[in-house]
Amino acid sequence: MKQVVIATKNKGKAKDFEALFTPLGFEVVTMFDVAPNLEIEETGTTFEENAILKAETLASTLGKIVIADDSGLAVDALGGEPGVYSARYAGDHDDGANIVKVIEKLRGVPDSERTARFCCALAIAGPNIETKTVFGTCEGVILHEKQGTNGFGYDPIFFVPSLGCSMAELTPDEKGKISHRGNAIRKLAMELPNILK
Ligand SMILES: O=c1[nH]c(=O)c2ncn([C@@H]3O[C@H](COP(=O)(O)OP(=O)(O)OP(=O)(O)O)[C@@H](O)[C@H]3O)c2[nH]1
Ligand SMILES: [Mg+2]
Repeated sequence: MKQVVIATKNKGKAKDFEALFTPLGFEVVTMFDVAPNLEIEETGTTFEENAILKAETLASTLGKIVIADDSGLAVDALGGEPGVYSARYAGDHDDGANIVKVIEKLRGVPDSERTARFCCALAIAGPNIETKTVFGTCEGVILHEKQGTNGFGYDPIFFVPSLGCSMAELTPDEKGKISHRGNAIRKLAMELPNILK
């Protein structure tokens, strides 16, 4: 099976990518497999900048084509927070604490003003190609408490109005059909067979 290298150490993202890439005929390989000790500091101020940083760093380390994902939650009533700081909003990769912080900050905000979106920038970089980025989003509403146990990050408090359930109540396949990550990959999919040989 052809392989696609993703510059991530997030197991939840890796699961999302497996659901998205397996039907396209690719096996997903992550930093846990190819560069477990490499730390890439996310110093960018936009999703695109961080995605490019991660993709280009791992691509030059491996000498291979790599895809990176920088993503997060933007809540309208919080002026777009947590945004690029989603993973480290209340504690470094502490999904439980991050969720509590968002719920606390939105205490008293009515449902009609709890709109939010997940954002995902994907960057593809490597030898002999020009780095390219695509962007995907998914619209939702922030719940008052957790609902569902699938997914990762903020999925349990992200209600998807079109499906009438939270992101954490979807299987990885169902999430991929509507998610920011799925929407971004669909923008790259046409070109992937030519790039990832
Ligand atoms: O509920 C969620 N469902 C999602 O589908 C999703 N996608 C992103 N996020 C949040 O945004 C951070 C990304 O930050 P991020 O792009 O820096 O990734 P990360 O640090 O977790 O891993 P890496 O890929 O950088 O190794 C994550 O940790 C999560 O908090 C999500 N939350
Ligand atoms: Mg990160």
